[in-house]
Amino acid sequence: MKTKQTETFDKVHYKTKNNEPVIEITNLRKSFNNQEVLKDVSLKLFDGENLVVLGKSGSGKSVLIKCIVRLLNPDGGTISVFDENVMALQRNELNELRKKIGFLFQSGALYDSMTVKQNLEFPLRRIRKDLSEKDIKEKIAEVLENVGLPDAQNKMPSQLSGGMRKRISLARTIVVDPLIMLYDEPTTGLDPATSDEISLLINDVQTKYKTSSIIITHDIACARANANRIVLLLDGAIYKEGSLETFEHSTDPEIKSFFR
Ligand SMILES: Nc1ncnc2c1ncn2[C@@H]1O[C@H](COP(=O)(O)OP(=O)(O)OP(=O)(O)O)[C@@H](O)[C@H]1O
Repeated sequence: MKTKQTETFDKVHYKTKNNEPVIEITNLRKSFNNQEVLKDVSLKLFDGENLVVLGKSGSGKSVLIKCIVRLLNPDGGTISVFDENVMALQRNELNELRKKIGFLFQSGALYDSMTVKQNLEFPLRRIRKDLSEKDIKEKIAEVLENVGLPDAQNKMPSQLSGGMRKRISLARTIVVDPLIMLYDEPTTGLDPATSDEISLLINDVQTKYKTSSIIITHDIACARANANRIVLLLDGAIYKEGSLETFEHSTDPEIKSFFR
């Protein structure tokens, strides 16, 4: 039986009106030594949408999402998240903002010495200090149910397959009720069937938890399963933006190279 998702006061408070961006990036620049990775990136993530960022390996997709949460400091441009200027935030303000943003990185590493339950309790106790022990228990049961692994609480990560580990990583990210999800290559390293399962699960989770998401991928099946809108990052800037359909039917060789 599916348990009901508990709304947090944050979710209500930070919800924007339709068609207002929850993330707005303008003229973002980031270089490493003499390598200009992001030259001039502007994009918006709207409330409730799944934005897929396509780009070749090394095009700066990970750098882009790391800049959003200031895991990397941009060289120029502006980034605003929920109308806050990310560049201007003090350390404690940045920490508060990061609590509202879930990251699922490529590695999605779980703590090997902890059970699944302990892996999920860890961020919950750190971020959701408002929850009682009963709430924590319920939340863990709910999120495991929602990623399709209701009986995994007492398992160790070493007892899980790659696909199951990815599901638990997703559960650990979503358990604290983030408002925005940033997925970095969520299906990399998985076999095609498991990739497809994870792609569908992301869509499911997005619908249930009503997050706005940026999904970085070069997995077209993942883009097909999730994209409300796609942008293609090329040569350090957004080269094209459009619907999945527009991309699928494009004759542009740069776009076609992804949709072969
Ligand atoms: N901390 C860093 N220091 C120096 N160079 C970096 C750093 N992070 C990224 N880069 C460089 O920036 C470029 C873009 O890297 P990034 O990881 O964003 O690519 P990507 O598009 O996510 O690629 P992939 O799809 O292979 O993950 C690469 O050339 C990378 O070597």
